[in-house]
Amino acid sequence: MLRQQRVVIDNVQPQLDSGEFFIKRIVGDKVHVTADILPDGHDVMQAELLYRHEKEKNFSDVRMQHQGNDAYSASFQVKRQGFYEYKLRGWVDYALNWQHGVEAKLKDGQHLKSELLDGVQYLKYLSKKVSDKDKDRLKKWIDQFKDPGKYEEAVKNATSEKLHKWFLKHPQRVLANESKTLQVYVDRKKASFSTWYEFFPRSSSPKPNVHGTFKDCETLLPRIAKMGFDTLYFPPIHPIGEVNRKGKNNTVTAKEEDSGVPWAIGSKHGGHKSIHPELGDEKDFKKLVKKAKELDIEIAMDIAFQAAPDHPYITEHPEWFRKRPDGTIQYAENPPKKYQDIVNFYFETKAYKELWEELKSIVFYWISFGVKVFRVDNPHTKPYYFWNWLISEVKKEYPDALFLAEAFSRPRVMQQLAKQGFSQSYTYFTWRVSKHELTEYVTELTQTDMKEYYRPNFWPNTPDINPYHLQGANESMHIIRYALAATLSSSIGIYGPVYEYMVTDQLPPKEEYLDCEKYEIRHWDWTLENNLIRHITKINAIRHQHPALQQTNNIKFCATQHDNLIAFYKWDDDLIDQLLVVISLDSNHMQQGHIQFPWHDVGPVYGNGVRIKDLVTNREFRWHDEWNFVELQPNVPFHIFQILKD
Ligand SMILES: O=P(O)(O)O[C@H]1O[C@H](CO)[C@@H](O[C@H]2O[C@H](CO)[C@@H](O)[C@H](O)[C@H]2O)[C@H](O)[C@H]1O
Repeated sequence: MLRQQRVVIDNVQPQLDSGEFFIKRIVGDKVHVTADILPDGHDVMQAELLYRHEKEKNFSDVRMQHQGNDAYSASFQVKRQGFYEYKLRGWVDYALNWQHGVEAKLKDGQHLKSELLDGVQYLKYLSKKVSDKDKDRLKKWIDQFKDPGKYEEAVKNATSEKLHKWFLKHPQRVLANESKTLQVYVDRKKASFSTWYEFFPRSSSPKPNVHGTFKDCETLLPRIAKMGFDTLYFPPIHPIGEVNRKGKNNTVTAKEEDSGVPWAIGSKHGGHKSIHPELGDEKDFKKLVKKAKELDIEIAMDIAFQAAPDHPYITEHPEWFRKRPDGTIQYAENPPKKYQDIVNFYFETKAYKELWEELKSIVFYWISFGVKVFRVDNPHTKPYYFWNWLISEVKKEYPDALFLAEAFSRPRVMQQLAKQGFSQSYTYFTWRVSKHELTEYVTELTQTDMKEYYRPNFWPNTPDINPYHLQGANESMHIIRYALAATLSSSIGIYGPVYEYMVTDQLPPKEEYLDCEKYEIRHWDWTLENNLIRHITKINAIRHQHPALQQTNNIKFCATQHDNLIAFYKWDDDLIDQLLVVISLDSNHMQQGHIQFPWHDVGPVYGNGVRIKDLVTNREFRWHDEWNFVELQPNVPFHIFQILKD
């Protein structure tokens, strides 16, 4: 291919897999773009960053700044939800190059007659761009450039700041080269800052042995809001299959009174667009969504694309399921786990278009109830391109819809789902316990290109995972795990009330809960209070007040004297909110030691060191030294220090 351009644009960042996937941001963020941009030889060049929202016709541009060593950078702010495009353009700027040459030769004492004549062409071009008043001025300058008798004035004007500014403002962009066009998807803030609370609506009744209802859930909303949660996630709320229903503790045969697993969706009462009759009806659900919104809580629904053997789809659309040679349908598996009470959809069916459309219509159906947040069950067992299609179809109409991928799978699988469009992802935090494990994992999430597309959501527990370190764990361990999740990641969630009440009985030898609510209705004393709940409430309040905790990527781990203390520095993009978090990883003993204060990152500090305010106790200290002493007791095993520079 013949190319005349003289400027090469290389190493454009951020970008994912050569632009195959989009990066992600939230409204108000800046996209900082860098690249190596270089012409051959020594000529002066210019480069600009071009960007536009998908609904805009024209690109806006911002000039890139040279950072030395042929590296250029510029930023743009994303102000609306949806896709933005961005690309870079570079050119040898002959007008600026001419002016630069004139200045250099003058310094060298050379006479510039022919250079001035050469410059006339650039002034003529400018004349077409400037105001009428400036046109007259330029005409005068052109006459001077041609008149040897006006040499002094001509040279003065040729090197003037005014002309330089005009050249910058009106570039000719001769043989400009352009990079590939890249994309960034912009979500609302909740995509990266959210505090989830999960409970089973059927366990919401204040009375023992009574099935909970949406009306009962309504009465729990003020409690959940008071604790500082903004997203209330319900496991599936649809009719539960009666065929092959599972019993308590995952037994494969249910007793008459067993209520089944909510993820086994569909029965004679309906399927994915119906509500389990004992929870209430559509009107009750709509009311609950509305009441929650009034308290700044969004209801998150579970999207579990699978069917109980008695789901209406099985008889109405047998072509959506794969039959074995003996005519039966294979139940679902996620080896070694067996889900005898559900069957999977057959995504490769010839009738895939109808199937995919129907699944899409389920999401749209619940959006019509005011639900915009979805936790997607087992997305890794359905095709990636299905999710890409579904999420983009939904977001075309509802850019504020958010999807959390419940995939605890292989790292590349989890990453791929995020690349294909999931707004948030579950993580391995649930199993990262030691200082080394936590540091390594968070560093991977925030310092590799994962930071561009993978928005982690840290859960200390889920109904599926009762991690070994929480089994039989004391209150301190629960506080530690919550404090870690809530300060390391801007999106977090707990499966309550199991978590707040520290119910940790395990089903040996697995990481599962005994008498888990997946298989039975439980009764909780929803009025209970304890030290852990107070800490959760306090931590959530601090998260809401501190932008540094509303993002995940600005984090730097600090050295600590020993491994029972983990410390990290967090800041917001404007460096207005700066925090230092210190957490003890020992739930049984007091821990004390020195931690290294991040003086170099905190920025200039004048006068009397820094004022350190403990946001939990409100106590203040003044620190001057590099290494500072902390002491943490098991009952309050963390500090969230605000760094104040007065
Ligand atoms: O396989 P995962 O660990 O990702 O688990 C998720 O999907 C499971 C299947 O939907 C779901 O499992 C629960 O529901 C099943 C269907 O009713 C039932 O057979 C399982 O015993 C039950 O755990 C799991 O909760 C979800 O997180």
